[in-house]
Amino acid sequence: MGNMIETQRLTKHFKDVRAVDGIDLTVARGELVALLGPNGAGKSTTLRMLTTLIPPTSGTASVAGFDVVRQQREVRQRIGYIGQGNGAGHSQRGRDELLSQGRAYGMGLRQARTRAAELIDSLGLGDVADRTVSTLSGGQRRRLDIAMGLIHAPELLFLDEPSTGLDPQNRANLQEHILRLRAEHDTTIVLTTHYLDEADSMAERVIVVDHGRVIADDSPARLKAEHVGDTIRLGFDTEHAAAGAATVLSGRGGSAYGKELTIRTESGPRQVPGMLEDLRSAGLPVASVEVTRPTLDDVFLTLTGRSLREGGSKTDGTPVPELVEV
Ligand SMILES: Nc1ncnc2c1ncn2[C@@H]1O[C@H](COP(=O)(O)OP(=O)(O)OP(=O)(O)O)[C@@H](O)[C@H]1O
Repeated sequence: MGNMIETQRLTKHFKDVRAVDGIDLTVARGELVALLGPNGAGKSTTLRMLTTLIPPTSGTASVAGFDVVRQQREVRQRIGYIGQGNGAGHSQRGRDELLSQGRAYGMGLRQARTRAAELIDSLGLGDVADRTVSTLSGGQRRRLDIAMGLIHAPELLFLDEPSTGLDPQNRANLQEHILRLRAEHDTTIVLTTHYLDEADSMAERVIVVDHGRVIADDSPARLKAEHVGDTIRLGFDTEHAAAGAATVLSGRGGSAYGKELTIRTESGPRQVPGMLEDLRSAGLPVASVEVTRPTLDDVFLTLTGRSLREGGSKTDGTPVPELVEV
């Protein structure tokens, strides 16, 4: 059936800004992909081209098998797009908003009613769907927005920062709903997020964009293993023992500093038992063991030299000072 999304050298320039600079993307049907990158990386511009809102400067993109420039109508019928801060009006009841949206997509009333009821159920909106939208909480509103984007049963859903502005509890709740929706309705999902843990826990694939280009594209686990790896810290009672351990384990790399030996490896937890055994045979008892696994932020830092911290405190693209070894 082909891929859900395919782009070739997709490019968008705004005057002299290369917002998207030749992106080749492939998203298979059924995938849940997170598009990650700092402010201004080109995520929204990419989504806006894929959703036919703006035309590319050059390159091509097909969505659900249709060209985003020549077959806009076909593309639009097959996608849902939930942008930042758009969505339902305020004075109507949520359920009515959903029905009007369904009608706007050309659905019959009965069909729209059935679909709205299904979505209200899957998104846990049963208790609030018949209230005026303006009385809903932020998290409920966001779920209603998602229902709006799904009313016409799109094959592909774009979510632009779905959980920005929600508190951690509502974020977790929303994530759960998105995952359930996907399981129940078999929807392909592309989401952008600033929350790295969200990308990590939800997405099978993370595509990291920076300066309008794809700089990494893989599963969270493989990105972490390939670009950062685990850190094993072995503590000893004396500096002498640490230096001895460095010699015993020299084949595994690593460096001793004071009473500590630090080793970088792809599979920390699996290597520790063997190391401990080698050290015991050499008469070097280990006092403490710590294995640190990387986060996607570590991956981002390694790839770009910048941090993409949660909460958006450092997302203006300015360089982060060098990390100091402690
Ligand atoms: N309509 C426009 N006119 C001029 N420049 C634009 C326009 N839209 C986006 N840009 C520029 O293109 C670049 C990419 O912007 P884009 O919104 O795609 O980034 P983003 O990755 O979505 O960022 P954010 O995380 O802040 O949403 C930025 O430098 C931005 O200023």
